[in-house]
Amino acid sequence: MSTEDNIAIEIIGVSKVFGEGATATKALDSVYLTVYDREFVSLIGPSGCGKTTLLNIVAGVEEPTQGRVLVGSSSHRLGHVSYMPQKDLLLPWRTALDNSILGLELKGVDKKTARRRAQELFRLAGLEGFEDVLPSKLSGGMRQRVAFIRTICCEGRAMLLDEPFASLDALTRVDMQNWLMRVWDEIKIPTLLVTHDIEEAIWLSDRVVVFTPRPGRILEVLDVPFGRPRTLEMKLTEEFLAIKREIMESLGEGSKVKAQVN
Ligand SMILES: Nc1ncnc2c1ncn2[C@@H]1O[C@H](COP(=O)(O)OP(=O)(O)OP(=O)(O)O)[C@@H](O)[C@H]1O
Repeated sequence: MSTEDNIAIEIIGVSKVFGEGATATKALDSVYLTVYDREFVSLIGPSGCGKTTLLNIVAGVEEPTQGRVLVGSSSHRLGHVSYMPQKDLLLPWRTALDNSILGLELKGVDKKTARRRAQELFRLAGLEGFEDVLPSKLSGGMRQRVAFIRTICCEGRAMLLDEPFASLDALTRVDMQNWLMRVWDEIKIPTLLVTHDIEEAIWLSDRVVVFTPRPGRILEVLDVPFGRPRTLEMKLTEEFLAIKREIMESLGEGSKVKAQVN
């Protein structure tokens, strides 16, 4: 991955300070990261180190205090990136299918075309037959899948996922990771995933980016040497466990950095 034309997201020296003076909070400090086409990258780091802030900046919802972000070589990000925030935010009065087409509708796509497009993804998501069901009648995993369909329906240049499985129980979570893996292998849209789950980060990603405590800086970027499709057995290999150990050690180092600063 060395040619410039396959860069999907370029984060160039991004810093972010919220507020001013004595009450200012520095959330991010000089972050540089490039995500390439067909690449899945996870961001992992202590709570409050600025991961969501970074996704908001990449999505164009927030502006950096310093630095800039390019998506497909353009600084216009809002509407060009598909973003799945932490909460699924499904509208309770809309059916699953109509929730999934919200982004398309906002883009001006007519309802019939939008529904047809989303329906194909319902099949891929194993949600066929649940199109007309209201969110309150869906399980947590199903709701996440609907939210995920809404995200990929937007057809952004890249996809941002903020802890999409955080609210799920451990078993559903593994099911959903499996599911995301299979769907992603079909679409291969460049993706940035925020997670607190080290195994999830390694198993889904081509690279894992480890952050320091706030203000978030990149501590380490690890390449995951496994090809795709991936299997659950990979999680038990020495190679996998070695990466896991390295990330755990990095996060421990991060805490030490924090202790020195405080
Ligand atoms: N709009 C805002 N105004 C003021 N401070 C903010 C704002 N948004 C975030 N912060 C602060 O910036 C820091 C980084 O927050 P952020 O939510 O990006 O961290 P995070 O790494 O995503 O945390 P978590 O892992 O707990 O979700 C935190 O100290 C947070 O309180």
